[in-house]
Amino acid sequence: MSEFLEIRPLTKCAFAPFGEVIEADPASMRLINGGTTERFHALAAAEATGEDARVIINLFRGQPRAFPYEITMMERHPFGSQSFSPVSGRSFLVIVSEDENGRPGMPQVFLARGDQGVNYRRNGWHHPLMALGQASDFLVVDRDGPGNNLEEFFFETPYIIKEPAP
Ligand SMILES: NC(=O)N[C@@H](O)C(=O)O
Ligand code: NI
Repeated sequence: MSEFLEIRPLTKCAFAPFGEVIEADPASMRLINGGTTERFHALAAAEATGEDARVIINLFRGQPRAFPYEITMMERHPFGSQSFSPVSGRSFLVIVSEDENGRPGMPQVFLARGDQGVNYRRNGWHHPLMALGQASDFLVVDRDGPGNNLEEFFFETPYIIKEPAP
C-alpha cells in the first residue's frame, strides 16, 4: 500500500540535514559596488571530488510533473554536490531522504518558492528535478568529470504526492 507524503515549506532549518537553501538571507548580505549591489555571500559551496573533476554551470528546462505523483526512485551523486536555482521564478518540489545503510529512507517533500534554490550536498539522496505548472528553467551547478556520478535506488513500493496547493 503506497503512503502519501505531506509537503512542507522549504526552510533553511528543515533542509539543513540535506544541504543549503539558496535565498536572499539578510544575515549573509554584504553591500558591494559602492552600495549599489547586495551580495548574499557564500550561501552554499559547490563540491566536485575525484581526479580531473570540475564544477560546471548548466541550465535545466524541466517539464511540469503531473499529480498525484508516484515517487518510485531516488538518486545521489557520490562525487559532487548539485544545486538548483529557479530562473523562471516558479515554485518547484524538493524531495530528499536521509541515508539508511546505503538506501534512501522515507522521502521528505518541500515546496520551494520561486525565489528559493537548493544545494544538495555530495552523496545526498534526492529525486530528480520536479518542476510545477509549466516548463521551468533552473540554473544548476554540479560536477563533471570521470567516474559514474549517479547512483539510483528504486523503492519496492512507491510513495505518492498529491498536487501541491498553489
Ligand atoms: N541527471 C541529471 O543531471 N539531473 C539529476 O541529477 C537531477 O537531480 O535532476
Ligand atoms: Ni541529481
